[in-house]
Amino acid sequence: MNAPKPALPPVLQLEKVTRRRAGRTAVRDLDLSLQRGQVLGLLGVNGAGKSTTLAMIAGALRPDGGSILLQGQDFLEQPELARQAIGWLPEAAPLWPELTVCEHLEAHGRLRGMPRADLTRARDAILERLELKDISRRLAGVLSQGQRQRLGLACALLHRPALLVLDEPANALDPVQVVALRSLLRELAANGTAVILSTHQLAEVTAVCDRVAILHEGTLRYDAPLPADQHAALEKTFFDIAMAGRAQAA
Ligand SMILES: Nc1ncnc2c1ncn2[C@@H]1O[C@H](COP(=O)(O)OP(=O)(O)OP(=O)(O)O)[C@@H](O)[C@H]1O
Repeated sequence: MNAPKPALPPVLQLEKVTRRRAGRTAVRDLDLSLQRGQVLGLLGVNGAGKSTTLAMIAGALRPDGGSILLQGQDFLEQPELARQAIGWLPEAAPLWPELTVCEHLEAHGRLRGMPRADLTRARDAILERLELKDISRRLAGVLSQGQRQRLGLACALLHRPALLVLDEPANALDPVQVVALRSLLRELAANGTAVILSTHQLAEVTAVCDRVAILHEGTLRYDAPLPADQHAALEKTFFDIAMAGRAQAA
């Protein structure tokens, strides 16, 4: 009889993660884990701690306490692992205005040490997939908001990361691109990529996520699978948490 395969560690595991910002606790004792192929929607009112959480997961902010494991390893001590395994699109895509669309992808691929042939293949595929081919020679400084967002996403995806971290990815996208993004995320998840995305659009979460977490005042208040057709239930859960906080503050 074959021995059972050892279970893979979660792609991402946060334990008791805490971070203070400007003298206040922005994220407190956060426990969260994400498996291959899961798409987790992170919700919360303004200032709830979503961007702070995503920046810590992406390695851009260090937690003050707790641990973050990436594929079972402490990635804070291994920046190379984070570079290979994570793709991050922050709230405003960080672009160099004087580089073209194509040059951005080249620069990202080289930073990640992608072999030349692999980089060329991946660059051409992502230009095609994100409908950036026709503007590949355009400078980033003259792109529209939606085009900037798509280029940021292309840079995050180029090296086929195991974990994709997206902060409000549908911002500035037109309805056609929003639908295309949903289908891209479902396709990535079906191929094993784990995705965590923050958004204010409950419809985005119900359309694309199979799990939802709600942060409120830096604390995780809800974390559960999201069965299909649960928009109304999610809306109620979200407003119960958001308004309970307001009632206490009043
Ligand atoms: N650059 C910063 N310097 C200092 N404090 C910050 C900074 N960015 C965020 N904060 C604080 O950290 C807390 C959490 O903010 P964060 O941006 O993580 O929330 P969010 O849920 O992403 O909000 P939003 O939905 O408005 O983007 C807030 O109290 C905010 O004021």
